[in-house]
Amino acid sequence: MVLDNLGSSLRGSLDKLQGKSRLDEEDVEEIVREIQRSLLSADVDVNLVMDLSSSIEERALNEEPPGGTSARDHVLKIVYEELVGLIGESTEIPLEPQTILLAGLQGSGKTTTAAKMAWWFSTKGLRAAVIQTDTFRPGAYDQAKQMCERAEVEFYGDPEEEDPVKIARDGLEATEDADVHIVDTAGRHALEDALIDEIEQIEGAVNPDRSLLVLDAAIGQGAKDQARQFDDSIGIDGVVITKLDGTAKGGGALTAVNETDSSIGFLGTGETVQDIERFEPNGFISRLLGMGDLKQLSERVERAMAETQEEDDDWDPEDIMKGSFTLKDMQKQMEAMNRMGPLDQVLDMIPGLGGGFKDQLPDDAMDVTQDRMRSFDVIMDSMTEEELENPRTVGASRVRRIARGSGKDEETVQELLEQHKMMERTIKQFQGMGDGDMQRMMKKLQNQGGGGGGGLGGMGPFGD
Ligand SMILES: Nc1nc2c(ncn2[C@@H]2O[C@H](COP(=O)(O)OP(=O)(O)OP(=O)(O)O)[C@@H](O)[C@H]2O)c(=O)[nH]1
Repeated sequence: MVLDNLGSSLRGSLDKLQGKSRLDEEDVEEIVREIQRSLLSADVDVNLVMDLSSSIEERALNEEPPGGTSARDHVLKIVYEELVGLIGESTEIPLEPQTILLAGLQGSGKTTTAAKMAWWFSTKGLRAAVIQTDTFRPGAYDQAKQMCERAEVEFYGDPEEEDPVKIARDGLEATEDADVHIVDTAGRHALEDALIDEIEQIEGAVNPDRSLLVLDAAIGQGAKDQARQFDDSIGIDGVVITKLDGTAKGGGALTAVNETDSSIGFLGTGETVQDIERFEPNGFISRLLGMGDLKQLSERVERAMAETQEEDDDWDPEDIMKGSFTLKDMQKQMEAMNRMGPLDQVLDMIPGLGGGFKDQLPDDAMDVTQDRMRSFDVIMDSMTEEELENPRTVGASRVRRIARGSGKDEETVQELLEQHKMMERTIKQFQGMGDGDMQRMMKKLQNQGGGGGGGLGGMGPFGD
């Protein structure tokens, strides 16, 4: 995740302020040093780092904390506001017919992003089409076509045609019934004149409503020049940061945002078409600082639950809140958890537990938990329908049989049963909340603050 180091090192320094009501110069210096160190190691431009840290320092020393605010909360608020200020608002992407041009170097993720964005617009009820003008990279046409098929969006390309400008024009015509046109362009290793010429001509031909620069999160200082040149030639309205699932950096992308005086539109968090998030500065920074991101979390939960339910008409997550919680429910909930994406990303979004909690886990804790979920799944597959519906009837001899049948040991089967009991207890606390509204459940979790087990127990099968 972008600036992950900033999140964890900052939380370390902030935790040292616990219990203090006033900040002294030394505290502020330490925090500012941490911020500088993390931002520089995440490849944020040095001038930007200096500007940011001096305004944090100045505000922390001179602003009077509102009555009753602890020193820690006061600094956290200032850092939060300054970071939100640096990153700015999210790029405006209205939900209306429009043409969007994607620019960027080779391999930055343009083609993938085009299909992801088209999918995103289609989930908002707009008909989206991708126009592939990359005649430079062999394979770009097939890749884009396949991804658009997966995203179930319209696609236009012409592998026989060599002139990208003609493809762009023909593509707009061929997909004129679509509401949103996303024009993918070719990339090159470096910013050659030919690339700039080509993209300027395409820009002239399609007259986009906005042009977005697609940047790999791992890009370093090179982002600055790239952003400058693309901005000079076609005008950059926003940045898409891709491959956030694979890097702890991302500072180069922030530098590009600053350089083009633009903002971030979308984040790419994986290789499949659904791995795209609309950028929301407040939630993003909150997540970074370990304050959680409720909105993203509840959106993910809702999507995952809906997908799991789509596959099995008989299962309705709302029933859990009304009646009994069976092993079958637990299995479905685990399926939904898997759909929510990597566990560490999900943890980052849970307020109070977020990053701070994650930092305390051993490095391999996530793997262990994922492995455990997989084992539980295999075990549940070898249980009978009756056992799944009434786990309390499973005694020692059945445990032995299930262990043999699933190839797992008896201890793991016992663990699964214990886990189920614990989740059942947690779910009981939420029952009677009415319609099982996720938001309210989340609020309850939030109020439990960094209280580990109980909250996670409610979220999924990995609570202890
Ligand atoms: N893990 C991960 N991989 C990504 C993401 N976005 C793109 N990729 C991968 O990055 C590689 C390059 O992506 P493309 O979409 O082909 O990049 P491009 O900018 O169109 O490349 P050119 O056509 O050569 O200019 C592919 O293997 C993608 O699967 C992301 O958010 N996460």
